[in-house]
Amino acid sequence: MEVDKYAKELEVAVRIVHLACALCGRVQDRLLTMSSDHVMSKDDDSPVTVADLSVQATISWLLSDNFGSQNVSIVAEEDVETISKPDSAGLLEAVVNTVNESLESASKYGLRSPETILGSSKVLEAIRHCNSAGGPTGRHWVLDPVDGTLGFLRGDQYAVALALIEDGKVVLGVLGCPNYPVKTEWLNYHHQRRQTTSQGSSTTPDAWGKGCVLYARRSSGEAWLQPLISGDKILEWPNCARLIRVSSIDDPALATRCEPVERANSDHSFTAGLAHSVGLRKQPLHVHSMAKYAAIARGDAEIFMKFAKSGYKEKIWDHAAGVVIVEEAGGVVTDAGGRPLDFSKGMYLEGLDRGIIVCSGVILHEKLIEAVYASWDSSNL
Ligand SMILES: Nc1ncnc2c1ncn2[C@@H]1O[C@H](COP(=O)(O)OS(=O)(=O)O)[C@@H](OP(=O)(O)O)[C@H]1O
Ligand SMILES: [Mg+2]
Ligand SMILES: [Mg+2]
Ligand SMILES: [Mg+2]
Repeated sequence: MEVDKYAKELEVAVRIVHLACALCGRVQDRLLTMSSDHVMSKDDDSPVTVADLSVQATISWLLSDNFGSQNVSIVAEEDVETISKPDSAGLLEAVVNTVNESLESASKYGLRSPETILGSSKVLEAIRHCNSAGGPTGRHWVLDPVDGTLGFLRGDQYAVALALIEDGKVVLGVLGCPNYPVKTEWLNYHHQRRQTTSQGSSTTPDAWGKGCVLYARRSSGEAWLQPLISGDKILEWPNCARLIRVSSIDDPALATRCEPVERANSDHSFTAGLAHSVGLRKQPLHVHSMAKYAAIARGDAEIFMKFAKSGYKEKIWDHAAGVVIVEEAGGVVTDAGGRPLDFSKGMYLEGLDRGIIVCSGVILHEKLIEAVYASWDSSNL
């Protein structure tokens, strides 16, 4: 790959994700202090908030501003269905205000603000613009505006995930984790809750300390971490970015695994069985969102497994950014059959074999794949 290929795309994407993380931080603060800040249920009963919709609109506007609206294809999670319902006027107003408030601060991130305030039709248009189906050819941005919305609502881990796919391959990924904690074990939702209440301190993001933005470009062999910028600081490029690398631990007895918090999202007993059979000894970290990929890429954990219920189809925006960052940091990501994830088939990871296995290295990965085969054989006897 040419040295400078995707350099502009990466720089713009990183700046955009920093801005989006600040947006989310403000909304989460309000949510935690003012009880309700426009949380709605989508048709599939999953939650959507002012933050999900505002981030999607803001990022859509900024990508179009930087690369030209006709050139920008975006595959993203949210649509305008919920916000267009008759009882959503308050939500729409909040989203329009949040988008404009964030875009006003764009120069702090080296980005441009709109010349005039965006009205509701422009904001809806920006959300709607993210309706690309992706596919095997051309360039497609892939966006999860708030991944781990449940974690976001609980004042816990969530992520802003932006990736670029070209001809079916993820070529760059940026992952903002605004609540990434100071101590690795605080990634564990239950630990965190105990920690904050026993100390009598608040559960607001500031109490956790260490937000970050991770990014990587395919085939560079490098993954980078920037601290989240806060207060009045201006984002200098590349703003004290440091290289990150996966953990070198390959002894299962010393390895830490993470998995989704919700049992509905991954089969905890199946992964516990795999963990036991390869000799993992440590308690798993239950972490909302793609902060799990961040934990592997930074070397804070060695394994992340997700086995969704059969019939559930994994979406590309839940994995694209995390996969390229982990791989460039030295890790391995495949399905349970050992094959790479296929981002070329539209919005779903079509053909995924059972589940997703993310490891810091090949030794742990091979052991887990073997364990999947063994346990699948025995469960199908
Ligand atoms: N049934 C089911 N099975 C598997 N996965 C599902 C399911 N339902 C939803 N999702 C997707 O899971 C995304 C959240 O994943 P997490 O790892 O953060 O889950 S958890 O909150 O820690 O349990 C979540 O992403 P967000 O909607 O962006 O939060 C969903 O895309
Ligand atoms: Mg998601
Ligand atoms: Mg989401
Ligand atoms: Mg969602």
